[in-house]
Amino acid sequence: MSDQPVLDVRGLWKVFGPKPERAVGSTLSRQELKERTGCVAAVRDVSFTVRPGEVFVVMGLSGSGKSTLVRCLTRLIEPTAGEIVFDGADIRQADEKRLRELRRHRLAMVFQHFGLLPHRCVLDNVAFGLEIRGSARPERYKRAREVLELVGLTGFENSYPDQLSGGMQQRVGLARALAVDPDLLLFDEPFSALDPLIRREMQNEIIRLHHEVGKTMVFITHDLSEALKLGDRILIMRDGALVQMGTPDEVVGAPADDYVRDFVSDVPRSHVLTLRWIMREALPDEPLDGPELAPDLVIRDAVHTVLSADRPVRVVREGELLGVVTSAEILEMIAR
Ligand SMILES: Nc1ncnc2c1ncn2[C@@H]1O[C@H](COP(=O)(O)OP(=O)(O)OP(=O)(O)O)[C@@H](O)[C@H]1O
Repeated sequence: MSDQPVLDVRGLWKVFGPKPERAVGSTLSRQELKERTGCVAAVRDVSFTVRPGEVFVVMGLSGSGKSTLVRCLTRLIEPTAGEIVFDGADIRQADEKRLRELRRHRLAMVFQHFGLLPHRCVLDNVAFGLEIRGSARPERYKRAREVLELVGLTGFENSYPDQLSGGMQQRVGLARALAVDPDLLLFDEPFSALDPLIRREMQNEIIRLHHEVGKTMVFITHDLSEALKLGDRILIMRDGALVQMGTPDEVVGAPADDYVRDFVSDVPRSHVLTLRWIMREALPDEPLDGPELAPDLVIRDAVHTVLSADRPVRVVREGELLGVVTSAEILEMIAR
């Protein structure tokens, strides 16, 4: 994996209202700013990088600025200040031609409302992005069939969107985004309109597709369990600002403030935290020939090994002993 980020967002602001640029840099709360200037700071001074191949989740309650943020990335909404560096250049500086090129070839978006064309069949919906890009018909149908197979919709090529369930329509939306083979896939609450079972199925689908095609993804959600399930890293927003950014276990194990603590309070810690969080130094007289596990193993998946071992389990990374875990640490975690 290259270290060069796919996306590097620096000091991004989006202010709605009169003379929005005057609100940039303001330290007033969103409420105060609104009262004094009539402006809403939907996104305030947000910076983050997205690494190649990662699923980067942006999470926050309704109104925290997630949708505005993701729409700023492709300039569906014009940011008020900041930089969005993609492929070595600032998207904010891109002219119309370059922006069109980026949107058609490099970035693809999946929305909550699928945005399918009702009078076109599934195959033509999926091929649509390739069509506006100017691909010849045989080529775009070939590619559309490939991605339909990838999302499990082979056999539905000639159906129309209104003949499909919500979950299947979202698969079409996903296939359409994948068809153009983008460098970055952006998801804005894609599963919010789906019922819980279908939603879970689609989350698993994203995980599977991510393994198969390895795309870099930015995924917006208000649902913590979805964020923890999908995210390699999670950015948590409140009132337009970044509150915490970290891996799922960092967010659950070390919440940055009460807002995040509140969010994660119901999460079963042993399902998210890894051995790194409970390991301790070996005592001088402890035997060090027990089983070996990796520090990134989720505690839940280590329970059996640790509880059935008659000696401390060694936590080892690349041959280096980082610590040990015994039944005591496991039981304490579970009891909490
Ligand atoms: N066009 C607009 N004009 C004025 N204010 C806006 C506009 N769009 C969004 N806002 C405000 O910006 C803030 C952030 O909205 P945004 O939709 O980005 O939040 P969100 O986290 O995506 O919430 P939701 O999940 O409900 O869409 C909100 O206070 C919203 O009212």
